Amino acid sequence: MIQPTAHSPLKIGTRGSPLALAQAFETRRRLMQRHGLSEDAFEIVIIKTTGDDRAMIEADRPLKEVGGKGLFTKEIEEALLSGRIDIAVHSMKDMPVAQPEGLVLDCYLPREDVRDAFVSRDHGSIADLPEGAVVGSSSLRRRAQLANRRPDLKLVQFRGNVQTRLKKLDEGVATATFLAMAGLNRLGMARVARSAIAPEDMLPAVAQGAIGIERRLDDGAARDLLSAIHDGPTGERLGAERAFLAALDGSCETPIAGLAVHDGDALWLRGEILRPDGSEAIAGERRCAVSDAAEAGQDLARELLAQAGAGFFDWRQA
Ligand SMILES: NCc1[nH]cc(CCC(=O)O)c1CC(=O)O
Repeated sequence: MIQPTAHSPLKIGTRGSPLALAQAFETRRRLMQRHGLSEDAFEIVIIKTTGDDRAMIEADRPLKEVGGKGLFTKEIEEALLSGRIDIAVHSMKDMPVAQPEGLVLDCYLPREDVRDAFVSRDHGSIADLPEGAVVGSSSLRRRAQLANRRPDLKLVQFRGNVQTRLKKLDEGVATATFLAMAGLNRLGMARVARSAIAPEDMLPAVAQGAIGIERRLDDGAARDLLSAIHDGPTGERLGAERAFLAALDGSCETPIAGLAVHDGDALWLRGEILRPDGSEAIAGERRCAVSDAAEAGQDLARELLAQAGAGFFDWRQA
């Protein structure tokens, strides 16, 4: 049994949202179980991030206008580097592909459901939506995918936690919205999903459903504690997906989807890039040995970029 002597207690950093806290508790539970430790061996430290600022979150603006993905990670990574916390629990979907110098992100919990949930009081699935129906989403990827498949629908910006979004549906701001099944499951709220959308219909975000735990590179005690709860297969899948994302130079302004699953001993990676207005979608896939996951991700990215051609990413300059 490893005792976190170097850290007593081990300080687990997290955002304060209900989903973030559920993920931090899940991490603590696995560490306790695996190492025979009690709750006293840990301290949950809530870090307020710029992205948690209510005024910013509740403004119905796309995240990129407020400042992008780093909004939710910057303060947490600063707390890690300063020693205020020892490990940080993240939704991997929200994490940039590279970490700041001195930090490492190589521990993943077993992945949850990767699919998007279709949430609506009035309709059961995307196919059930009547022509011209109003759908709320602030996700660049989901908006582009929906516009690509159903150009007749009207999209409105929709932000906030699960409760806020359900309230907006009740108020009639939109008739349907999307949430990650993983988040709903972790919150015990899977019942709000009218259906789970098959990856064939809406390929999820890279790393959707995966929790990652970041630590200081030179912290051997944290490394040993975390290596015991790391899920290898999740790491292999994210290896392919994040290599794909990195090779696309995925900024939060580019709608990108990617999903790798095991197929026997091999990995099957699917990827998609879209124009934000949904007017064009380019998809492809690769099968590879697990040991070639990174190359397959890069290779698929190159193929999609070549198909996209000059001009596809022009909106980046806009
Ligand atoms: N961008 C917000 C975010 N980051 C991770 C999740 C859900 C949990 C996960 O995918 O692991 C969500 C909410 C959502 O998309 O519904």
